[in-house]
Amino acid sequence: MLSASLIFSTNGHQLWLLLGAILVIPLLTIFYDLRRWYRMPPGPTPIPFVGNTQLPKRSPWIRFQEWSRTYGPIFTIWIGRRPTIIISDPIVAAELLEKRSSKYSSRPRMVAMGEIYWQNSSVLVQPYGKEWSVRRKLLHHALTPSALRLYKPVQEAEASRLCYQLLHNPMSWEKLIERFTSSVVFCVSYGHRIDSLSAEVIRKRFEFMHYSASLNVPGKYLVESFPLLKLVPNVFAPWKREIQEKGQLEAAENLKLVDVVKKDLAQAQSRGDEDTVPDSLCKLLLDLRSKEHIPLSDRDFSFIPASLFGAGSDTTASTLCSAFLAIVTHPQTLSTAQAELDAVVGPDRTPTFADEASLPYLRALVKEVLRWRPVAVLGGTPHASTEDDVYEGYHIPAGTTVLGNSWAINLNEDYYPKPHLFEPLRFLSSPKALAELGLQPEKTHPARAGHSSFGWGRRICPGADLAANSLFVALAKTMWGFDIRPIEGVEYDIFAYTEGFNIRPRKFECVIEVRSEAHQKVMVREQRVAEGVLERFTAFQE
Ligand code: HEM
Repeated sequence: MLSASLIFSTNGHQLWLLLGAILVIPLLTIFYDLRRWYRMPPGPTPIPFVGNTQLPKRSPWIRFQEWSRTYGPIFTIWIGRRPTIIISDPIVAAELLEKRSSKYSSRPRMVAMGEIYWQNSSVLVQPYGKEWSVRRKLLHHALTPSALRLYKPVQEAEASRLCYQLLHNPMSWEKLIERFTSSVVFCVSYGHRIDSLSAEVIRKRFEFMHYSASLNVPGKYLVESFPLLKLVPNVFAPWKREIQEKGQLEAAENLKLVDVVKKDLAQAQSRGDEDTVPDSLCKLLLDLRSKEHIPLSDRDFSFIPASLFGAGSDTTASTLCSAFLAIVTHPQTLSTAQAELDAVVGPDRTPTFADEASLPYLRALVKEVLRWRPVAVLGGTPHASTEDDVYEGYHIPAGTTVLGNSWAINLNEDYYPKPHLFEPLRFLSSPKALAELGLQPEKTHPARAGHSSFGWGRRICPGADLAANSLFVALAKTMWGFDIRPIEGVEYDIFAYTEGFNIRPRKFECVIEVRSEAHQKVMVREQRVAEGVLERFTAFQE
């Protein structure tokens, strides 16, 4: 009897404890979260444990820009219990992501894409720390101003090929631009050009790129909310096995590409003419690796040149597509650019990098397109904070995801009046001239470039100058040689853009017509010169 009542009272005690825990833990969590909501920058009201149900499924950058008008230049949204801060003002972005860069340079955990698929090999998603910094330094090694000079002849030659191809196939302008940017990135990464988008190596790159992007869709994988699920053995987690298998395929291809360059070097060495192997990121890194210890496995090493394609080809191509949309919808810009090109370059040759300093309008046009339609519309890969911080009285805890809404930042009327007007003169004119145009800003954008399209602080795009060079030379040569006009009767929508992390104008057609027979002759002649330059960069086969 005594032992039975003891058991009963022990069980009763445990039952009360259990019931208490079931009620108290959620209550304490709600209390804890309410305190966090109260202390963090304001935002749309979330639901406990669920977060914001008002999050837009399409074009979130536009809704976020609207919310910034209600909640201010820095506001918080909640995905489940995880906070994300969204910045809509360039000065706030510079204040946090640049001046306090040591606290805001990490990446949020991306379990499916970063950890399971890439096994933390890609610089893009790596948390801030030693592993990231080793990779980043190696990237810089091959993207210094002196290294960038080595790539300029290739960029000029590829831009000449782009013009030649536009002569014969103007309707396919978007595909031709994609081939141009793919080839530049492959020449820079591996010293091999791309002659066709059907080349196997390119088809695979696009496959990998689309697959990795598909892994990063919020809500798609439970493992993002419960990272411990990644420890579930593969037999019980077929989703994980699939991601890993696809990741192994990409890793194997990355290693093969490094082998191509090793073979190029070995063959050239045996002939005694190593200089014939074009300078590329991969060649520079292999050379460095032969002289000093690089603390990366072969697999991790192979991801460095490979990361350039995903980060640098589509972004540059999409920006060029936006430039074409801007030219078609703002015809005055083409005539002003052509007047400058005609005066500086003349009719007997196409522009080159040597003309850049004398083409201020063209340079301003490149800046304006980056500002007008930032391809990495939500600032590219998100940042994450690694320490608690306080900004303007608001608490920002360690582990907060931070997005710079480049759409809201670059199109902020305080800095860019009439923000959707494509007007390169913004970057050229005196305050008086800007006032006459009605474009005098209230505030000055803090970045030297005048826009935030390449991101911020320690994570700023390492390929920014390479990309700007590609944009300059491609636009200078095409605008020198062609009239790019709207098709009569067609209405163009400057807001019709694709969805996703990187945006591009939805497909549109336009007239691309050579300016004269004389221009055509020059472009045909320069194509032959370009073929000579690119001969050493043997093409990847279809
Ligand atoms: C118009 C073209 C481009 C745009 C608009 C662009 C934009 C960006 C942005 C916004 C970021 C994120 C920055 C941040 O987190 O604050 C980024 C990162 C990056 N970009 Fe670019 N990019 C372009 C071209 C390129 C090119 C040509 C390359 C390589 C040659 C490149 C390589 C990278 C890499 C490796 C990262 C990751 C850096 C890191 O996480 O440390 N990008 N880019």
